[in-house]
Parts: sequence; structure tokens; C-alpha cells
Amino acid sequence: MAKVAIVMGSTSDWPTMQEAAKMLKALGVEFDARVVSAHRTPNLLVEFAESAAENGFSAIIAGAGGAAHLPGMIAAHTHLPVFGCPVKSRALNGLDSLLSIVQMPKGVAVGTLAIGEAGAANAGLLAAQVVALQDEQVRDAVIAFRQQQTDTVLANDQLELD
Ligand SMILES: Nc1c(C(=O)O)ncn1[C@@H]1O[C@H](COP(=O)(O)O)[C@@H](O)[C@H]1O
Repeated sequence: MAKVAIVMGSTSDWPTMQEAAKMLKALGVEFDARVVSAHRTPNLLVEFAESAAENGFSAIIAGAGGAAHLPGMIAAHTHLPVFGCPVKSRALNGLDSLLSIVQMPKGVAVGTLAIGEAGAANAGLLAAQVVALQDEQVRDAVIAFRQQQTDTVLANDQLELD
């Protein structure tokens, strides 16, 4: 079965990046989650990204905070789709992470998600949608998830004064 890699710059990113893992698990997609850093483990980054396709990954979710070079550097070393997740930084609240990830030069693509946990969850959803192109069970799980979300909103659409 196709699987998804979740990588992050530090264990401190895990509370955010866990949202991607939770989404993949809910949709029945296999994943591996690990720390890889462009700055702190540059050789591991190259080794990981260059072997990701042959190791059976269909997509890579990469989360980092601050000077978040991880998603772009991974994208530079693989043809797999890379989804970049800006993790909230303490100094600038994640704006630095967002701008570091989103402003890729033409020719090397990173799909950038929103800052923080919602963005990480959506990275999981997008990666599952990539897997769903080849996997009917995951496709059905994605469709059911979306339908359930719609039903929940429609069942609670009436507002009253507090
Ligand atoms: N942005 C990067 C990269 C990278 O881009 O490769 N490696 C670590 N980091 C980030 O540094 C922040 C602080 O890390 P620590 O909490 O370990 O000090 C984390 O958000 C991490 O993603």
C-alpha cells in the first residue's frame, strides 16, 4: 500500500505535525513520522529525500518553524509531491515559517499549507487525496470524511442569542 512520509525539523514540531498523522490515520493511510533537519542533519535530509520514492512513499509532508528550509530542500531532492507546513515559531508566530516555505523559486514546487495545526491536518488530507488516486479504500474514506463534515455543519446551522 502507498504510504506517506511526515518529516519535521525538530521533536518540538510534533504537537503540530501530529495533526497530519491523525488525519492520515483516520483516513486509513499508512505513514512514517520522523525528524529530519536541513540545518542540523543535512546529510540525512539528502539521503531521506533521494530514497523516498524507492522506499514506497507517494507524498511527503514536511513541517518546520522559523527559517523553515526543510520542505524546499526536500523538494529539491525528490520528484514526489511535497506539502510544506509552517509551524508556529515563538518569535514571529509562524509568519517567518510561512514565508520561508511559500516563496519557492519557479521550477521546484512545494504546496504550502496554513500556519499551525489546521494546516498540518490539511496536509494530511491532501496527501491522502494523492494516495486516493490509486487506492479506492482511501478514496471512499476521503469522500465519507467530507460528507460527515458537511452533515455536521448542516445539522448545526441554526444560531440563537446566548
Ligand atoms: N526550520 C528548521 C529546520 C529546517 O528547516 O531544516 N530544522 C529545524 N528547524 C526548526 O527549528 C525550530 C526550533 O527547533 P528546536 O525546538 O529543536 O530548537 C523548529 O520549529 C524546527 O522545525
